[in-house]
Amino acid sequence: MINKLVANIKKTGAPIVVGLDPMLNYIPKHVQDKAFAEYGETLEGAAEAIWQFNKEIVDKTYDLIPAVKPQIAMYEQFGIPGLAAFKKTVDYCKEKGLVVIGDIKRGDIGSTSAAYAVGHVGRVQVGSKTYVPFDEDFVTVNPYLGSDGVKPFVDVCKEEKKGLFILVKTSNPSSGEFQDRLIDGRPLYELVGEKVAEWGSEHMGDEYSYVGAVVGATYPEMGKVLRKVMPKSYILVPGYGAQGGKGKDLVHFFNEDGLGAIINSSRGIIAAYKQEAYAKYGEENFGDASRAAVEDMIADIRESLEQK
Ligand SMILES: O=C(O)c1cc(=O)[nH]c(=O)n1[C@@H]1O[C@H](COP(=O)(O)O)[C@@H](O)[C@H]1O
Repeated sequence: MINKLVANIKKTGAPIVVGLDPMLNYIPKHVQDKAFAEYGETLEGAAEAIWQFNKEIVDKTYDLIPAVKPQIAMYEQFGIPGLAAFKKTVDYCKEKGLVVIGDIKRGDIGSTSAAYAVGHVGRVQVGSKTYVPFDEDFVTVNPYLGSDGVKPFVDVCKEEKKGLFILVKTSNPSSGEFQDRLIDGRPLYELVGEKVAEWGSEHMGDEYSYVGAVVGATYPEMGKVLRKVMPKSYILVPGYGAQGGKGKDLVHFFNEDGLGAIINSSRGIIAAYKQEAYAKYGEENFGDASRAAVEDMIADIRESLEQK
């Protein structure tokens, strides 16, 4: 899957990922009204609204982008119907040729991590039958329980040729509270970055490893250091747009080959129609606003890389 991700990035020339994080209040009224008319103001109605919203955004952007990142929390909040909309979104995006990064941020004791890995990137045995439950291409993993919480994910991904993005330095304001703590004079996130490089060296694709990292766009100086600590790991960089990250902050997340990083924007793309810059499209044409926001994001990153 890392080879497909790299190929898709080369094909589109767009090292970006659209975050499918559908909150109900981003969904235009006409989409909600239609879903509620069919299913009532129920969890099913909400799930239908987020599915229709996602579908329109994917239809309007899939030719420009290599990958999407549905954040499972946004679906889980609507219970079982929400999870069904998550799965429908995963399958639809794959049909469209997109790489799907399931943002699930799991990580637990070994046996529990193994079950998470099987459910999201592996296959499960039921009697004589085998199923691929969620079937994302990559998932995000929280490594802060230690190696035995990560290894089951690596093992399943090796078998299935799927990939991981492991949280190293997160984009949120409090991420330094624990992740920046010094151990023998070195920040914890750097030590985690070294482990990512080690896990990744055991699971290489053609150019890059199947084991990538997450480093927030909001910490560009740390990104510069981590780029060198994990030269063969793709870095998923969230925090562009809504959290304040800009193209010029991101150049050092990339390697000299122009590859090695993929920048996520969720609200900045899916709720573009609510921003002044794209208001001219109107709520009815929210998909066109998202497409314009994707084009602008690609241009911003390209220009920044050219000026590097
Ligand atoms: O793993 C992630 O994707 C992630 C890690 C991180 O450090 N910060 C972060 O914002 N994210 C996710 O990236 C997305 C960011 O959304 P926007 O701020 O709307 O672009 C959300 O789905 C977050 O859960």
